[in-house]
Amino acid sequence: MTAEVRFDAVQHRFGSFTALHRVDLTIAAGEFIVLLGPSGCGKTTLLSILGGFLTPSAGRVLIGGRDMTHVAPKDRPTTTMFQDYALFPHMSLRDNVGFGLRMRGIGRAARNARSEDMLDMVGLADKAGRRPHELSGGQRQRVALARALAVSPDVLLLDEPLGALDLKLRRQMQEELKAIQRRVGTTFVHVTHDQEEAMAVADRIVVMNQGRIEHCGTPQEVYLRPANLFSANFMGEVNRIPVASGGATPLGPMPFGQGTLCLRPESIGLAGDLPLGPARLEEAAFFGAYLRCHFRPVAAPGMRLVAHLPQGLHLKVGDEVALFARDPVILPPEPGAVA
Ligand SMILES: Nc1ncnc2c1ncn2[C@@H]1O[C@H](COP(=O)(O)OP(=O)(O)OP(=O)(O)O)[C@@H](O)[C@H]1O
Repeated sequence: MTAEVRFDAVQHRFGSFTALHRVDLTIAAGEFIVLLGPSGCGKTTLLSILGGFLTPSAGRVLIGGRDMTHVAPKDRPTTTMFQDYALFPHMSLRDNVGFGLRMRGIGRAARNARSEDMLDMVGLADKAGRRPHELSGGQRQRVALARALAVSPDVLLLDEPLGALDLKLRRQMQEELKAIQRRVGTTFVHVTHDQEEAMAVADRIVVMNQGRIEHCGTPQEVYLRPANLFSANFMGEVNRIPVASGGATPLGPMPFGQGTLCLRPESIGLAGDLPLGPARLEEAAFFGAYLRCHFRPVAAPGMRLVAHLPQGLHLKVGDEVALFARDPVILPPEPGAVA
């Protein structure tokens, strides 16, 4: 029902192009892991290697401690759920969900009982006799999940499973996916390029870039303590302030070594332990939960700081306020990175 996954020095080349450089990653049994990164970073390649649809150019894949590198997809304890659901239009939901069990020679009565349990789990018990075209997109997605889990895989692979849903439904399905994963305890490996989705569902996020893992950690770790500028930027908006050796910055001296000071918009405010000096409010927009403000520091008018302040502050464009920050992250200089 669940298993540990290990990628051991996995590399993949398509001809002369290296899609995965050298990936070492251990996923605990029962963990919800999200592979996150921009288009082309190698997420699907890594997932395909785990599912057995691609054989890596080098390295090994272990599932539950067993070397699966050269084992065919159908002989692995994995199932894959794709974005397009791939439901059979002419079959009832019960038969769709029971399809994998039928392929394994499970008799009708046991199959139907399992299908109905699975449909119950995804909240569609009363629709077992319906056909896929009678369902909404979100419901079809739930059927695909029920079908993937019906065969009791140790590891479920999800390739952009919510990509076809509108934003509101996506958010709702993320919560359901997470709740179902907790209930079944199966290891989930989920691919997305949406950082909010990653944070909503993951126990740990693997941030990928150009065939490499940039950072792997809990949503809090990758958001609040990014390992590098790529992860900091990819996980959300960040203000970047260059720090020269000796702690010199355009805002005055600061107690940091050379690098880039990264501050999330919600870490900048009118109180905090790191003074940023006076700044002039240039623009403010109401975003419901917060006020999104652009400030020009008096000491560095060429720089712009974005801060999310609590709404209800009576600030006007042109006002000058003393800004402070919390949760500073200082990242070392990187070759080629623009601070
Ligand atoms: N069959 C192939 N032949 C050649 N190059 C490929 C092949 N499949 C993928 N690639 C390349 O390998 C890189 C990684 O592709 P991959 O599909 O893993 O990226 P991804 O992170 O999943 O992107 P997306 O979010 O767009 O699906 C890309 O640069 C892609 O162009």
